[in-house]
Formats: sequence, structure tokens, C-alpha cells
Amino acid sequence: MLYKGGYSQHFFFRWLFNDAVSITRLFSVDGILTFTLRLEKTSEKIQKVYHWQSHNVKLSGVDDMVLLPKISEDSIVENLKKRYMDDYIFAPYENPPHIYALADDMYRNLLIDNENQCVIISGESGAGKTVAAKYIMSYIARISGGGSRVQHIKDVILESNPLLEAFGNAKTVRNNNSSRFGKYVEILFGSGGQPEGGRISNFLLEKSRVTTQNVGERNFHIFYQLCTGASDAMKSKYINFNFIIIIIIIIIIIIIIIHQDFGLAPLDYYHYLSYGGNHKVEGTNDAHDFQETLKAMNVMGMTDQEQTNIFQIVSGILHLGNVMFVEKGNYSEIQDINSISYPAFLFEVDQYHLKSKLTSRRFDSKWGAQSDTIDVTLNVEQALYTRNALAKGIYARLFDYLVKRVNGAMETNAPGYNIGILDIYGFEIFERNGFEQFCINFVNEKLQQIFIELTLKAEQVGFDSSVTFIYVF
Ligand SMILES: Nc1ncnc2c1ncn2[C@@H]1O[C@H](COP(=O)(O)OP(=O)(O)OP(=O)(O)O)[C@@H](O)[C@H]1O
Repeated sequence: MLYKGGYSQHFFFRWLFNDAVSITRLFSVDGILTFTLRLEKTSEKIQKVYHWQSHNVKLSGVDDMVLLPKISEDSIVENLKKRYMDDYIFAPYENPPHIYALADDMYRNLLIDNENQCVIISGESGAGKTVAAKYIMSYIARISGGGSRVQHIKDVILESNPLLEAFGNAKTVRNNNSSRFGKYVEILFGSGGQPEGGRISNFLLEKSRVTTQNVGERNFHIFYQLCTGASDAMKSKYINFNFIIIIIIIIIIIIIIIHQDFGLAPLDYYHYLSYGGNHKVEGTNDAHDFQETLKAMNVMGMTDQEQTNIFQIVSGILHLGNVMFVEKGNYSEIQDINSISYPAFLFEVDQYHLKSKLTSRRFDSKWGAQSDTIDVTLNVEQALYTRNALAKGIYARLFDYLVKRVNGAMETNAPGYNIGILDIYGFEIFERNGFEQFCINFVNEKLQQIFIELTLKAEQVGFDSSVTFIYVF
């Protein structure tokens, strides 16, 4: 039995050892799994090495050379020799189930049988669904042919991953790069087996994350990427333009403000990023990832202006979260009127209009043939709810827009067959499960049901003639 690194294992070990915090080394040789656990007991940190011997394992070296304890010419040759002697050499079709073999099968079936193919990837959060989906996409991109136009389609398909992950993935307690939306990617192939286009359908974006997160989690990656990765020029435009407005409004503050660093807005400044408790994710470099996001946007053919507009919205949402309300009589008022100028500027809307939409709502009444429209003022709780609903609504539409843009970049009318890859976000149980988690858990249960149904049905068929049993399905 060979374990590969991953968060599921991380949690398994955590559960096993109760106080284990992280696995620093993990490798397996001849069935012996060796791992080093960093343990944390109160404030003291202890390094301990555990050896675990698995049973009934055919001793045939390691499947994956990177798992060798020491990578040298000798150890590689020794490993290959062992596998050769045991008739366990590397050959895709002789190996146990492998994601490339599955992708290869699908591709061949599509070409030989002229049939659409579909792979459903299911599993709990952190199991490796998204990584598997990406392996399938890159394998297909690698083995299918085509000229420069096809190469562009492949680039769009592959680059859609970092782009949508930036806006749709987040750190959760189980997975540092957890998909918080479901997606179904279809790759459309021409008669020669070359990708001609593609289409992505997105489901159930967890938009509640925009305004609040559980402890130990983060908002969507893009917020941190923009704040830490944007150039100074961009930062002053999206993040600190507020200062410019203040300069115009309050002359006295000019002296203070011109001495401030326009290029920096600490993440702590934003209310919408404050719930998780930690902005940093081990092994993630947000500034670097921001460059990947920009690169992906360029591959999609997004213009500078389009990118500017997108980041204006992202930044506007952050600033909107800093608009606070106070109770005045029976209704709410914006605590600091300057705070509304920033999001209004970034959303390119009139600030008085935005203020009125946050603190009141339009009420249509009808009696008989008569109708009337009145503005009803909101209390603080209602105003906060409205503010958050606006932030979530804008973000969800921005995400839909990005998916639409990706689809536009790989649109085709060419006839052909397609391979579909379904990657939804995994089953999870929180202390408080929101409606979105309920929906995703329900979908996961349904998928599991389909899986059981199909596999049991297949088993039943195999037994048909020889065994008498009660049909489950
Ligand atoms: N094949 C793999 N090889 C190495 N690491 C992997 C592999 N699969 C997954 N991982 C590790 O596990 C992490 C979680 O994987 P992934 O994001 O694919 O999980 P998921 O099932 O899609 O989770 P979620 O439902 O939360 O989106 C990855 O970031 C990666 O570190």
C-alpha cells in the first residue's frame, strides 16, 4: 500500500495521532511507509519518525521514482531492476488504475466508437478531484494533435483552471485550494481527434464566502492575490484611490495623506477578509499566483481595460465590506460617509444612489387599480444584510462573466463528439452547514447513489446465470 502526499492523508494522520500537525516527509520503500510527523504539544515542537509496515504487499520497489528515499542513479537502477524481476515494469496498461489510463481510454473510445464520453469525479473535500480533472485535461491536450489554432484552444482549456481557481477556490480547513464551485468541462473534438473548442458550465458558487468565512479559512484567492500581487500603480488605482477622493474632499488631510504609501493596503484593513484569522497559506504565494491569473486572462484574450474593470469590481467589493452603519432614530445611516465614495467610484456608480440603495428599499404597493411606490428606510441589521447581498450578488455575476468569457474564447460550431469532466466540490460537514453546503452535500449523495447503482447493477449482471439473489436495483 502506497500513500502519496495529500490533505486526506494529512487529516488521516492528524486523526490517528491526535496532536500531529504536519507530515514533513513521506515515502515508501518495499512496502514500508516512512513518514516524519511534526508534533505540537502545547508550545513545544518535537520531531518524531514513525515507521509503518504494510502487509501482504508485493515488494516491487516504488511506483513513483520521486518516492525513493534517495534519488540517485544507483537507487533508480535498483528500483527498475526490482520491478523488472517481479514483472512489474512501467507500462500504462499493466499498472493499476491510473488517471492517464482512464483519460486515454476515454479518448480512444470517443474516436473509435464515435460516442460522447463523461467522467464524474467524486470524493470528499481534499481527496484530489480537481488535481485529477487537471491531469485528465493536460493528458488529452498532450496526446491530441493539431496546429496553432488547436494549440490556442488547448491553452484556453488549460489556462481556464488558474483563472477560475483564483476566483472560485479558497483555503478551507481541509484543503488549501478547495474548489468552492462545481464545474462541468466539455472538450469538443473534431473528426481528427483534435480539440476544436470547449464549454464550461458552473454550478453553486459558494458566494456566502465573499462576506464571511469560518475560522481557519479564507475568502476567495483573488482578494489576497490582488492585494499582495498588484503593482504599486494598480494598487493606487484599485485599492487606495480612496485617498485621492479624501484629498479632494478634505484639504487638511492632504498633508497627512501625501506622506502615506499609496502602494500598500494591508489585508487587515478589509472587513470581508477578517473572519478566518490568518491571511497566509502555507505553500501558497499569492503575489506569484496573481501573475498566473493575469497570464490566464491574457490567454482568454481579455483586454487591459477588461482586466481593469474586473479588478475594480474585486476591489470595490472589499471596500463595500468596510461600509458600516449606525442607528439614527429608527433607521440606519452610513457611519463614515467617505467610506461609500470608494466602492461607488470603483463600481462607477453615483455614491448618493449607492447610499440610498444600502439604507432603503423600494416598496411597491397595489390596491385595486391603484399602485404606489415608496422608499422604506432600513434599520442597521437590514442595511448590513443589503450590503452583503450586494457584495455577493456582484461577485457571483463577476464569476459568471468570467466563465462566459472563457467559453467565448473556445467557442465552436464545428460538429463532433465531446469528453465531459464533472468536478464538483466535495462533501463536507461543518459545525454550521449553510444552504450552499446542504446543496453540495445533496449533489454528492446523489452522485454516490449513481455510482453505487451502476457498480451494483454491473455486479448483478455478472451473477445473473449462476446465483439467485434479491435484486437491489
Ligand atoms: N495526485 C496527486 N498528487 C499529489 N498531490 C495531490 C494529488 N491529488 C491531490 N493532491 C493534493 O491534495 C490537495 C487537494 O486536492 P484537490 O484540490 O484536487 O482536492 P478536491 O477533492 O478537489 O477538494 P475540494 O472538494 O475541496 O475542491 C492538492 O492541493 C494537492 O496538494
